[in-house]
Order: sequence, then structure tokens, then C-alpha cells
Amino acid sequence: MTSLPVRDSVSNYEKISRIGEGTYGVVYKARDRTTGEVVALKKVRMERERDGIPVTSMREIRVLQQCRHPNIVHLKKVVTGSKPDSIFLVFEYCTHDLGRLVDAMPRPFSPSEVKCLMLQLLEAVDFLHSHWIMSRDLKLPNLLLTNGGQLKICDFGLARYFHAFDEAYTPKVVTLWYRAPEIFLGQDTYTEAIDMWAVGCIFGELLQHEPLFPGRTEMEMLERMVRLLGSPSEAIWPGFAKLPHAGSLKFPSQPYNYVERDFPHASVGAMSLLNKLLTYDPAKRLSARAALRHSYFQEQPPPKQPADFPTFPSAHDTGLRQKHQRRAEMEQQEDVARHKQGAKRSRAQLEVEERFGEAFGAQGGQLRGSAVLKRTRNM
Ligand SMILES: Nc1ncnc2c1ncn2[C@@H]1O[C@H](COP(=O)(O)OP(=O)(O)OP(=O)(O)O)[C@@H](O)[C@H]1O
Repeated sequence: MTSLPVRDSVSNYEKISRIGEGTYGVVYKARDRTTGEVVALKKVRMERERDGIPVTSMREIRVLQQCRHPNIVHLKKVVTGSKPDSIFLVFEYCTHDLGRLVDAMPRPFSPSEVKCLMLQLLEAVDFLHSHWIMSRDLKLPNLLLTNGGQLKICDFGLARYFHAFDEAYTPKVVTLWYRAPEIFLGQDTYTEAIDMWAVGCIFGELLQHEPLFPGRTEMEMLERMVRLLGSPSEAIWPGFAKLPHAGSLKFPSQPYNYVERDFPHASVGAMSLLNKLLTYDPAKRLSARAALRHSYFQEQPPPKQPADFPTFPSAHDTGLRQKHQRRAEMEQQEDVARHKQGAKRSRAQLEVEERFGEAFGAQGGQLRGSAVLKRTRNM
């Protein structure tokens, strides 16, 4: 703990309002008393921990200290509270999260706005994947938007480093609505393609202004996928029949893909990109790098420039709408289950798993957009 880069105390911040509460911490809007800068303060939940900072927060700090990218929220500092074991993460403040913003907007984003958001999301995901990081929790509420139209991924509590070889990971990842089919089917050697499925769900949600697969149970999730995309089979997903739960799950028989029917206003490029992201076989699913080169981004209209994005009243400051409340409750249940699972992993396990330097590595260890690692996976 002595290596924590704490140079500040939370008493140097004046809390303005409470803007979010997740499973792993409460988030406040606050002002730096010295500089006047408005920041987001995330209080790390310690009540369930006996031996220091929770694994999820360790992961979040570790990943965020390594990442500097315009579309990834900037962790400015880690500061202490009045009690010796209270820790706060200080982030740049973003006016909206897309979950609440979409729920509060009467109309969907325009096609050029969706394109602008998708470009920024894919840039960030490509950055993470090229640095061997999977988010494992991409969803609309974890995408922040500044008043300057900049999208930023937040919440890296489930993020982890991955390897070029198959390795078993925990199945308790990704909020239900954004979870990839291979996870439901019990594949524990999943890859970063699970993030790309979530990107597909986010894209569908931005296009239709409603969550794409708002299932309440795993089975309902699979049924909703099949209803839109058709039934998975050995022909389109080699190895599907051998997946651990493939035999026990009864898939409805549905031979058609209804993306065109269900997205009547989407362009040809948008439908093609959506289908390529929502590809059942993770080995065939589009990577973030390939998605950035997709013809959708060349089609008319061009993506809106972030600076030209309209501004919206902050959804942080409005009351929660019913729809958002429902989303939050469902996610909360899921996250509690995941937290229990995650808490069972010891700090030592985490160290071995991630094989990644010091928990609170020096600033010099940051990864930047230009320093893309060579990946052996695609060679
Ligand atoms: N930097 C920020 N600026 C503005 N709002 C933020 C910021 N970081 C987080 N928030 C708000 O707080 C909410 C919860 O944050 P976050 O997802 O990081 O917490 P969590 O406890 O990990 O949540 P979850 O239960 O989803 O895992 C976000 O959805 C967003 O509304």
C-alpha cells in the first residue's frame, strides 16, 4: 500500500451531488477546492472486503493507469478519505452516461451522430484489444459522453489482460443484455470477441433507441437472439454443437435473419456492420480494427464531428426514469452475483492471472494510442 501514488486527500474535494451508484462504488460529482475543476469521485466499496482494496477496484486502477486514450475515461488520481481504509478514484467528469441519456431522449440519435459515437467506441475498443485488454463490461451505461461530444468508456472493474493462447476465464462477466452467445453456451475460453458482441448490442440500441436484447433470463436472452438473427448451427458456427451447454439448451427453430425487417430505417452499411458484429461464431465476428474499416463509415451521411454534437441537459441531474430504473435494477442483480464470484479470487490469484507488473505501476508504464503492441494471435 505504501506504493500508492496518493498525493491528495478527499477533503480537498467538495462534493456537489451523487451521480451514480454501482455495485463497486458510489460516484459523486465534486469540485477540486484548489483548482476549481469539476471531477467525478468514485468511492471504492470496502465493506465487503477483509483484506484491503477489492479485486475489481485493483483491476480498474491497474488498467486505467496503463491506458491513455481520448475515448477512455481519465483516472486522474487515487486519494484517501478520512478513514485509513477509504479510497476514492478521481476521474475527469463527463456530463452524461449514454444509458441514461438514451433513456431520457425523446428521439434517437441521428444517423451521423450514431456514426460518430460508433467510431469513437471502436477506436477505444481497438486500443484496448491491441493492448491485450478485454473490457468484459461494455454497455450503454458504461459509455460516458462529454458536452464536447466525446465518448469515453468507463468502469474497468471486470477488465483483464488476455493471452494469445486459449485460457479459461470466469463466465460471470458482461451484463446480461450485452453478453455474447458463447458465454451463455458455457465456453470459458472466450476471447476479446465478447466485447465485439457487446459493441453490436450497443450499435443496435443506438439505432433503434431501445435495448436490443432486454432478456430477464439466460434462456430469454438466447430466444431474443434467435428471433432476430436465426438459430445458430454447426454450419454457421463450427464447434457450436460441442459447446458445454449446446446439448441442454433448446433453441427455437428460426431459419431467417430479420435485421433488415427489424431495422427498417438503417442503411445498407449499418445493417451489414450490425450483422458482422452480431455474428454467432466468435472466430468470424468482426474485430474492432476491421469494423473501423467497414463501408458503413464511408457511406453518407459522414460521421458528425464530436465538436458539432448537440448538448443535452445532464441526465445525472434529472430523476431516474422508470425505464432506467428497471435497467439499473436488473444490472444490480447481475453484478451482485458477479461480485460474489469475483470476491472468491484471492489477490495472489489475480497477480498470477494477470502477470502484469506492479499493482499501482508508475506513470511511465502508460500505454498510449501510438504504442500498439504486435499481436501474435493474428499471425
Ligand atoms: N467520470 C465520470 N463522469 C460522470 N459520471 C460518471 C463517471 N464515472 C461514472 N459515472 C457515473 O456513475 C455510474 C456508475 O459508474 P461505474 O460504472 O464506474 O460504477 P460501478 O460501481 O463500477 O458500476 P457497475 O455496477 O455498473 O459496475 C456510471 O454509469 C455513470 O452514470
